[in-house]
Amino acid sequence: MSDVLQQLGQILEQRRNADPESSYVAQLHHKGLNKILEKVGEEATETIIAAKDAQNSGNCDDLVYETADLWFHSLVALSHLGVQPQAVLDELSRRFGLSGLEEKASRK
Ligand SMILES: N=c1c2ncn([C@@H]3O[C@H](COP(=O)(O)OP(=O)(O)OP(=O)(O)O)[C@@H](O)[C@H]3O)c2ncn1[C@@H]1O[C@H](COP(=O)(O)O)[C@@H](O)[C@H]1O
Repeated sequence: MSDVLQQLGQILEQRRNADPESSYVAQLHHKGLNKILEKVGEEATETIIAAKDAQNSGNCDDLVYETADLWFHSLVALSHLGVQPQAVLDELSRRFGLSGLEEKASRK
């Protein structure tokens, strides 16, 4: 699973210097952090709506699709700030074995 995130992270890095005419990710980097964060917010809202719809309909297809959009735009935001997906995976790994309460106590 993390191979996918690592590969996508590499593509997003390459797109930082790509032509915005030919790449959606390069367009986002070119427009800047505020535009990227606007997309993260939009996709978070669409994910919430899809989750509520899935609860009612029992069909989770749209939820999976919107969550992929949310993860993707979150990764673009990280990349824009020079953070690799591995840093998030490392943080999740650090939390293995901690209870939720222990994790909360470990926060800065
Ligand atoms: N995983 C994705 C991915 N997921 C979603 N999207 C794009 O994210 C956008 C989702 O935004 P919306 O649903 O709001 O659709 P929209 O109306 O087109 O968006 P806006 O014009 O409002 O910004 C769509 O344009 C999708 O195509 C993605 N675009 C790219 N990737 C990956 O990034 C790689 C590099 O992409 P390019 O930079 O375009 O080559 C691709 O090969 C993929 O692996």
